Amino acid sequence: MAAIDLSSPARSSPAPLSPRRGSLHLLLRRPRRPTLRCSLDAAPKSDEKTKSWKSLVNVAVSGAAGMISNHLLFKLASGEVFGPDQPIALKLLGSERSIQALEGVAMELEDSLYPLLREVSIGIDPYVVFEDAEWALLIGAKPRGPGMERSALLDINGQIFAEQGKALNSVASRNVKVIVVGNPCNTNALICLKNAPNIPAKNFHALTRLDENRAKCQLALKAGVFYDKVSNMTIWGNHSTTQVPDFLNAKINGRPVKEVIKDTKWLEDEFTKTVQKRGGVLIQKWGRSSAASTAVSIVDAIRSLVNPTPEGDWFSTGVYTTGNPYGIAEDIVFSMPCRSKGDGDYELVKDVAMDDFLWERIKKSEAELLAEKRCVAHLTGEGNAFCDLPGDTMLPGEM
Ligand SMILES: NC(=O)C1=CN([C@@H]2O[C@H](COP(=O)(O)OP(=O)(O)OC[C@H]3O[C@@H](n4cnc5c(N)ncnc54)[C@H](OP(=O)(O)O)[C@@H]3O)[C@@H](O)[C@H]2O)C=CC1
Ligand SMILES: O=C([O-])CC(=O)C(=O)O
Repeated sequence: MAAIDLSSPARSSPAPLSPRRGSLHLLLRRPRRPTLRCSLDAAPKSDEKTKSWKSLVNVAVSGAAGMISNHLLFKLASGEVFGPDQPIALKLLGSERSIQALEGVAMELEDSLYPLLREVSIGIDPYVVFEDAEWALLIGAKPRGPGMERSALLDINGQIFAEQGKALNSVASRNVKVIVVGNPCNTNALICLKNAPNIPAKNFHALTRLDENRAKCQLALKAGVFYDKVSNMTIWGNHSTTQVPDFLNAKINGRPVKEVIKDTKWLEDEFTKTVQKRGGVLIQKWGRSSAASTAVSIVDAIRSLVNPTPEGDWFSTGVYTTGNPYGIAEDIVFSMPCRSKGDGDYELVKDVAMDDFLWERIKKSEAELLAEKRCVAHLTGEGNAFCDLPGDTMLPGEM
């Protein structure tokens, strides 16, 4: 742990800005490992001007030695996610398999001398690593291998997320915000929240922000405008090839997309499929799944919760459906349009238009998620699993 001692974390009190002695603390239970120490004494002194600091925020990241984390952790440490006056403690979860790599990650974080990075701890026990976590970014998951049934993937990864849900329930902050990235992320998020009954179900998200960003990019390219002109972009449903990028409610320069892009066939066919299959095409080209853009989208997802949503706009995130105003089945994790006041919480957007094309596709994604849910009933405390997944059920990367 780059345990940079944060002696005066209160927002109102001036705190020393320069890092003091640091050390790498390994939060390993079995086997015990020696504590690694890395001195930051030689670091140049940053300016000691008084400045208001917020209280330290504890951010836990699983799969921390993986590709997405390799991009994300440095963004978290730099201040671009939680802000330039927000000191941060990173709690990194790995496994026996990844612990050496994780030590390397911690060393790189230390060597980056981020003034806001007050502590880096690494470990393989979620009950230790998640202690007091206020944000949990759950990225680690087993990738689907050749010949592996999707039901097997749901089961293997579901067990990881059931265990992590239990750990969060035991040791995390009671108001921890959880973003599940590891696939299949909607159902993993459902499993996680079901295993964490003491944490509000509303606090769990499945990452569909990458899909939103991909959809905005495609609309901007087609309309010949810059990305920031595209707003109100909803991804409905599952982070899979049944996801529904909503061009009925999206806007370009404040006008309905269909008024700007008159090519309805393109919107219904090409645009929709391009977004649904973007992850797979990228894997074909790159030989690995999206990592940098996924990290960017995790940043966007967090920033959307800790900053007020711009007037009239919204963002997409996969959340628990209970009490949704759209008529989507209850008790699943479904991507829907949300707004936030910037306090980490969100509200569903009520005034969205619906037509037959949109609703038919939403129902298909809903059916897929209900089938996934039946496959993991043994992990959500709802009896015996029964797996009858639709044949075309695929992650974006599996096309
Ligand atoms: N929702 C979204 O928009 C997106 C989601 N994803 C998903 O994010 C996840 C992570 O992606 P990425 O960082 O690129 O993957 P990597 O393969 O680089 O890292 C994944 C990490 O998962 C951990 N893991 C946990 N259990 C297993 C297991 N049984 N076998 C192998 N590894 C395991 C490993 O860490 P350790 O050994 O430390 O546990 C590994 O470092 C994947 O599930 C991917 O499908 C990817 C892109 C977009
Ligand atoms: O299937 C994967 O791992 C990749 C993925 O989710 C995406 O790119 O959207």
